[in-house]
Amino acid sequence: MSIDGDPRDPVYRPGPAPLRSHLPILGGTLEYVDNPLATMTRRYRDHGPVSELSFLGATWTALLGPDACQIALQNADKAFANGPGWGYLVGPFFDRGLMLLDFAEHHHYRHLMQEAFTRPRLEGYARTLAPLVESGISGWTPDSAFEIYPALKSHTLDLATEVFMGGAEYARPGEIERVNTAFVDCVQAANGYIRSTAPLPFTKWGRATRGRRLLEEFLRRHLPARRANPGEDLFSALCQVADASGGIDDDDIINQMIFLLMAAHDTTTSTVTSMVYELGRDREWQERCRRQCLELGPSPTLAELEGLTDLDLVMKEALRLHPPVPVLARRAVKDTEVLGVKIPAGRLVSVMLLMSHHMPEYWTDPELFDPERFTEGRREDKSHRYAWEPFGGGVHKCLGMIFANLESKLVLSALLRHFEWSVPLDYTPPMKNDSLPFPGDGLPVELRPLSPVRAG
Ligand code: HEM
Repeated sequence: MSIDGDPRDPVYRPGPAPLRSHLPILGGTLEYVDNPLATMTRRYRDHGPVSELSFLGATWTALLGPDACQIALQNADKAFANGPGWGYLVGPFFDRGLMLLDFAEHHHYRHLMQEAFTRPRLEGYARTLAPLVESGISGWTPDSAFEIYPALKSHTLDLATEVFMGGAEYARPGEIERVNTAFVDCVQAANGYIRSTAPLPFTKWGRATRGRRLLEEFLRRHLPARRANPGEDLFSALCQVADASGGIDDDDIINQMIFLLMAAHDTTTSTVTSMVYELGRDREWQERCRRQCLELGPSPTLAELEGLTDLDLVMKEALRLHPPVPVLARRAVKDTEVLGVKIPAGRLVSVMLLMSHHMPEYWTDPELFDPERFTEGRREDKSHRYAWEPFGGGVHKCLGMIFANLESKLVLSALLRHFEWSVPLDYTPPMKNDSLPFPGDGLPVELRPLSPVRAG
């Protein structure tokens, strides 16, 4: 593609496209919330890989397709920053979280925080999680319309209390419930339409401001205990890493903890929900994954989870079809250009990776659930370096990728060992896209116990 654009190219047009929205404040937002993939595909068809849009009260430059996304994610000339990009969406609630730091400061913190995700630590997290997943999931009551999404969301929040915070032994009565609500409020605020520095209590922004304060207070009170009696949890790991390096103070341990909770929770819930949905439609793949899982005991180790090759293919395919983070935020910190289109300093930029996952240029029959496309013989994800980017790319690539992998597989393997499930083939969940995508109807599945003979 030439810098000036090739007029014969049916897709690419040089220069910023005109704003499409008729309603300058909410137009692009409503269109996106209604159907993100259709909106992106239409935009790409009409305006090419780089165009302007109006979203959540601001003008953004949208980047579509792996070529455009790659330029922002690789960020070779350091023109794009995360803090002022994500900061616009998630506001002060995830202040100083690793994803919102940039350049030298980000490099420094990332280096330190990697220590909390080493293999021995991940093995410890698997040890903590396995029995909790087993006892949580095996207690579910089968139902012909079991709403799997809220059940998974509440289960992963319980898991987070243990594996992130090291349990709630010092919590006051009812406090964990309040902490959970506070945390959910912070996540929900990411797309609150009404923003204010003096937040009104009844807005998402207002609830999240209160939530953030409560989370800080809770973590600060628990910090000395985690430091004095470290366990195999992330909070203890961060305290140890911080103390050993001297490079993170207590305020920043708390900032990183709040961010990690946010980064991990909805994304993992969404991944597991998509896997359940796709396996509920494709019973052959469900059976294939179950066969591997039944060979494991109730507390699989990290290595055993990594050996679940069929579940691995399913997870990759679910993340392709339904990436939990469909769009990443950036802001240009200097005048720059992407594929020949100028982007002024200060402009918000949305890296719309969802569309890359559905482009027929890179995937055979992209709307089909076909986990085999990730097998060695096919490796369609290699069709372009940025064709499959559910965990992002470049220096901000997800730090919790292996953690997410182990938790998702633990939950799925427990489900497969205890239950069978199905969803009608003609059922598509009504997705809510005003924060990270989730099924508005809770995704009802027909959940049946696995016969005791099979469950062993
Ligand atoms: C399947 C689940 C997950 C998905 C799809 C996911 C996706 C992502 C994406 C797309 C980014 C890059 C954001 C950007 O470039 O702006 C990211 C960053 C990050 N994620 Fe995840 N994530 C998941 C689970 C987790 C978990 C479980 C944790 C922690 C335990 C975690 C921790 C992080 C951190 C710390 C960053 C920031 C990295 C940096 O800026 O250097 N994520 N994640």
